[in-house]
Amino acid sequence: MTAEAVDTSSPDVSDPTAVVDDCELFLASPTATLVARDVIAQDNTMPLAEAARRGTGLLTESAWDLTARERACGGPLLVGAAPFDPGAPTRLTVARDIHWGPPLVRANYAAATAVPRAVRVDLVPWPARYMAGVERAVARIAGLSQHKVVLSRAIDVITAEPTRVRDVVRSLLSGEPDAYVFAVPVGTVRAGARRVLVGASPELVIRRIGRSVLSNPLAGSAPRSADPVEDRRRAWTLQHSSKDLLEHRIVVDAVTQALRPFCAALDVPDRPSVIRTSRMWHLSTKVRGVLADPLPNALELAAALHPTPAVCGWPTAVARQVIAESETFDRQYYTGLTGWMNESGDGEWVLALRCAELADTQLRLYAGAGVVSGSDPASELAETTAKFHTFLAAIGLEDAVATTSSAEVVRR
Ligand SMILES: C=C(O[C@H]1C=CC=C(C(=O)O)[C@@H]1O)C(=O)O
Repeated sequence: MTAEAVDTSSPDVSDPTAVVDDCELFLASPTATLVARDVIAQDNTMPLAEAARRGTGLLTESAWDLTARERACGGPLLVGAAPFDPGAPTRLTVARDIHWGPPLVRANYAAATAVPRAVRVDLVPWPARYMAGVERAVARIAGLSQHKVVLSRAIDVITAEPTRVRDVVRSLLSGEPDAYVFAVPVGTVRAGARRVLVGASPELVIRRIGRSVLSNPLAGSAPRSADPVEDRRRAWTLQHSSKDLLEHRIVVDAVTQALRPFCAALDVPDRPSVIRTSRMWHLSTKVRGVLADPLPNALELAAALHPTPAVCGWPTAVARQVIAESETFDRQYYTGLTGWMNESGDGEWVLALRCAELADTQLRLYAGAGVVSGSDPASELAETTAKFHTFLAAIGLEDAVATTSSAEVVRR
């Protein structure tokens, strides 16, 4: 038998960001770059737990259709997005044309200059109403030291011309050296235009490679300052803030509890470290584990963890109820998961944070903050404002939107 000669080089993708507008997943992580294109199969009906059970089966069924070259390049790959609500359908795609590359040199990318002009900006809800929601949540959990609720808000932007996903992705890459920069289609609007979730997430929910798992919960945050002395002071204060350490501990405990049944060994540092994005300081813990048999796949692990208290709260049922009562919009894919899984069950799923949904001339940006007993509504509002700035900067609207004012919101 003669072995088939296989060209194992990835398909020609010299700049992966060039194909972002028509791919099924773009994910630039600190360790690799992934572009997945060319749909073989799609399913938009299964909640996350069912998708996790059937995910590897979907891949195996699709594998027959692939050429040797496609297989050698990493296909087939399951990619997609799961919404915040784990009971709502997950959007899964099996893609055949896979490009894996090294981490992108982000200094090679520049902030987009030709960004479409905003013709309308709306804050959802008005800041005063957001703060009232925080106040009610604080009253609800007053004195309950293990309770937490993440409350979010949105900004709707209408632009004069459609926003190109690749421009936003390049801007995010240039501004966020360490983030998971992602773009994933989540549906279509009239005339077939794609709805795409685009963002620069700092948070890894799960990476499974063989028996090794890593989860990197973040919780407890402070906005960065342009003054380096003040910036360091804020990082120090965050690391010593009992409110933020509690908020963080709640998330780490929940992640540990969810992973423990799957692991033969689990390493959980006693104290968080502090990490930075361009706009925020975050408390961060890297939870590492070695999986026991039978090996769960990456989506099964993601389903066991989602939604963590980093995006929902604790206890989960109470937090979900407060979110449903307080938030004035449906989060859809914001605070959900996006990522990939291969036939062996390896994969990587990140939280959809610091993101927006783009559809033609419409954008909806999202940001949230963790509320615990004793949280101050004005500080939580300021935290969400700082988080919005990651994306506002990427679309050139940082100076144009007064995110905390309930007066005129577009400064022309
Ligand atoms: C909900 C968001 O952030 C979460 C992730 C990191 C830190 C958070 C915090 O400190 O509140 C949030 O839990 C968001 O960015 O919209």
